[in-house]
Amino acid sequence: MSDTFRLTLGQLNPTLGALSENAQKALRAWQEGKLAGAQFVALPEMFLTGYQTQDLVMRPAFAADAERVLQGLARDCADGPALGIGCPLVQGGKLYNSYAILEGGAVKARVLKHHLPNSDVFDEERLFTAGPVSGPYRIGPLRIGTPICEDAWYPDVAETLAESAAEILFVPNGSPYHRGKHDTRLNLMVARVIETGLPLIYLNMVGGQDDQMFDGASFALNTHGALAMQLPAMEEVIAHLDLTQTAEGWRIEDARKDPLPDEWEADYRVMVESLRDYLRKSGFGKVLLGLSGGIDSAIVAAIAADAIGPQNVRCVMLPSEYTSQESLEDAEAVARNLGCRIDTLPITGPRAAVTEVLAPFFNGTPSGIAEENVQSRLRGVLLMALSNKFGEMLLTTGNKSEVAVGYATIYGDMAGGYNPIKDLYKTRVFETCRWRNETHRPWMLGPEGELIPDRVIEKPPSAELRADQKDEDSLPPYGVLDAILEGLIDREASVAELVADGFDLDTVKKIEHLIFISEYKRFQSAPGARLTKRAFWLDRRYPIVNRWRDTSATRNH
Ligand SMILES: Nc1ncnc2c1ncn2[C@@H]1O[C@H](COP(=O)(O)OP(=O)(O)OC[C@H]2O[C@@H]([n+]3cccc(C(=O)O)c3)[C@H](O)[C@@H]2O)[C@@H](O)[C@H]1O
Ligand SMILES: Nc1ncnc2c1ncn2[C@@H]1O[C@H](COP(=O)(O)OP(=O)(O)OP(=O)(O)O)[C@@H](O)[C@H]1O
Ligand SMILES: NC(=O)CC[C@H](N)C(=O)O
Repeated sequence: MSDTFRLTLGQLNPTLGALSENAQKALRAWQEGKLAGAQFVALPEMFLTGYQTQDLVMRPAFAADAERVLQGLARDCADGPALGIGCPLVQGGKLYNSYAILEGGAVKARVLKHHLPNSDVFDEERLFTAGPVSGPYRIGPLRIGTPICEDAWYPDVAETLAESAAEILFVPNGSPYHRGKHDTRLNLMVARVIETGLPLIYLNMVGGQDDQMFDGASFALNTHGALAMQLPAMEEVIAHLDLTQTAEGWRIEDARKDPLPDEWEADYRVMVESLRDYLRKSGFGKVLLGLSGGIDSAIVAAIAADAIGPQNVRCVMLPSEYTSQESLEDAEAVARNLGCRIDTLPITGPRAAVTEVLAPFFNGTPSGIAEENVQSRLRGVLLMALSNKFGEMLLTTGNKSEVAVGYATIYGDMAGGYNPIKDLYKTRVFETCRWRNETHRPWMLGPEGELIPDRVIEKPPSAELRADQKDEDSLPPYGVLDAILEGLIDREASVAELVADGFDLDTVKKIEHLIFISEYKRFQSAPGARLTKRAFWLDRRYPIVNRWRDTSATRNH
């Protein structure tokens, strides 16, 4: 009779630092696996601590606490299936990223991560010691090899495990989303399957942590790369997988195959789930934002309504003498369509008071940016007063194009705790509004239908800080601006390359300059959902003081 093996996968959402809570969640998954007759219940990389821990994991007291909770968990799940869970390990004075196999009340095996990721958002060489390649471990009839996340991005660990008689590869991950990431993972894992001839199970974490979204979408591949299971993206799931021993080795029986979202849906959902988790994990149930009648605050309001429900989102219109009737109507319409409360707090009175106090100093000077920005800062003052009073976190609304060139007022419209669209270029904001108007999904807590009127999407963007102001007075049209930004930021292209692509030299140089001189603003800006491999935080770490400029298109040699 051939052997069979049931594996329960916990594609679950831990909270960083909530060690006991995460252990309890692991225990509930284990109980569910036990009831379903599993031999092994597995959780993702660093599930016990949450991920990414960054420097917190280097605190000796933190790693020791994680070990204490792990030992307690081992005792709690003594009687039943083995439990696999990612956690740190301190051994011989060194810190490892490890995967523990708990069985019979104790830690039965410990796999050490060998390849430490050290690019984009990862800094694991700073945090951990690279372990030697750990051998396979046996659970019941099955010898399992476990490359931990980055270990499976290279051939060597899987190859060594296959040579050490592993019969399947089980890969626990803490793999954060960026656009197109799932295809990258799938291609790499298919390569490991082809190279080793072993089936592979890829288990990813789910949930938001600061700017990163772990998007789940775990999957299983049989030999030759055939898909045996696909779990949904961005949802917590406990799934059971059955494996059968055949003459050709172990085979994963066909299991659920959930559809995955396209690029627009994935980005939108990341913005929604990141905000939802950021609020929940930091103890907020409500938000507020300044709703101007423009497109950026409209999409942020929609994301917030979808994340925590319209009844928990306060929209505030703060009109000045430059606010058009159209903006008042558009803000009203967006709030009404979403089902959110809208309050109106005119800033004309406070602005007159500030103007009067400054008059002895400003008299005789031309009116300009200083006067304009007072309006933006007064909005920040009033919104933060409401935030303090009612415990609503203030959302800030700058899109990636504005954040890139510093087109925002520091301590003004930049005030706020989280920015859902920080990594979304303005041209994508337009498309995302259209997409949301046409789409509704069960995970969206906001209503369906045309939430953002065409007029909001189509009018020329304006900060309305002076009469007849338009963004295009200061910046190139967003189509051109975003193409240049995508070159300079996302591709690290040189000025010469962009000019060779047909962009005007003076425009590219101006944008390059704006990016460099606004680094100080980004350093002081709120975090926001990461959608690309060049989001503004850990992906891109530039000096604040920087006098270098790219002369590749202007020098003679
Ligand atoms: N390197 C550096 N390190 C640290 N601080 C630095 C600095 N350089 C300037 N600063 C400081 O920053 C100040 C200049 O920055 P800031 O005060 O933001 O002013 P600024 O960047 O000059 O003006 C804000 C711009 O954002 C536009 N905008 C677009 C969209 C919306 C809104 C809105 O407000 O709703 C505004 C607005 O039209 C204007 O063009 C300087 O006065 C100085 O205090
Ligand atoms: N009249 C206003 N009432 C409420 N909030 C405002 C108002 N004007 C600006 N804000 C806030 O400041 C942010 C920056 O606004 P602004 O309109 O100046 O530029 P924007 O980038 O075009 O944004 P939007 O498309 O939302 O208008 C807005 O998204 C909004 O949160
Ligand atoms: N946690 C990890 O090792 C993740 C690294 C891997 N390159 C990923 O992003 O999926």
